[in-house]
Amino acid sequence: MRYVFGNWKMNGTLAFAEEYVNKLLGEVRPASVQVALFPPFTALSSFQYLVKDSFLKFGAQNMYYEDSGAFTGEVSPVMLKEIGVDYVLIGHSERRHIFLENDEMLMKKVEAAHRHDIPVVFCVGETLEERRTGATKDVLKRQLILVQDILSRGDIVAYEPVWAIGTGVTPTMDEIRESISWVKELLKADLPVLYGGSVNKGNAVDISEVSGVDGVLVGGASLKVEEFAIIIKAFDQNI
Ligand SMILES: O=C[C@H](O)COP(=O)(O)O
Repeated sequence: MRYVFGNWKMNGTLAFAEEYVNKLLGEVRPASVQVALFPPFTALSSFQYLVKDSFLKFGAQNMYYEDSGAFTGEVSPVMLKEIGVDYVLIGHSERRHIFLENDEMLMKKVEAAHRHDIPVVFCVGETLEERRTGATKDVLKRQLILVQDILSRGDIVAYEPVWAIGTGVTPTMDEIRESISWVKELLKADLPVLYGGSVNKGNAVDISEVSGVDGVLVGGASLKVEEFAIIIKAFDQNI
């Protein structure tokens, strides 16, 4: 099984979601790829109806680790469970770097998701400075150290070098293979590891052929339904 996941980030109204999902369901019928979308919270609860009885899965881009309480602006695992999410993204680089979520907080989020049986897509990745100074392996190790024992069957890890996110620049295929194989070495369980960072219809086939890559987490290109469909097909064909 391979995975093509689309993270819409802070994009996509309810009307957009409805039109998009209908188009995607008409466009692709993946045989060996699991497809999931991660819309913003305002569109998320409508996904339980939009994707009903289809191959399409859906997840949240973030959540807090308490079940309820005085945490203005946050959404809890209980709330996500209620709408039937298939996954929650934890530790996306935008959460780490813009919202300053640290490794301890991310571990608590993973534990909270597990308490409610919500599989996690845990994101890791180095900055350009860290890559330039040869610190990539150490950074990935540090980002995984608190969760490597608790990530388990059902969970997924996404390797997303920060410098490749939204920049149009991707690592070489060798660099992707090396980092993914390092992440797999660090994990205690045998989990799928996805690549993310400027995946598009032009590079999807090449990335799908890199050994060890179990799928992709697509940002910008997942907002264009035709392009996302091409990426899904690229992974569906290259088993
Ligand atoms: O979650 C997705 C990643 O941040 C990749 O985003 P991108 O495809 O726009 O570079």
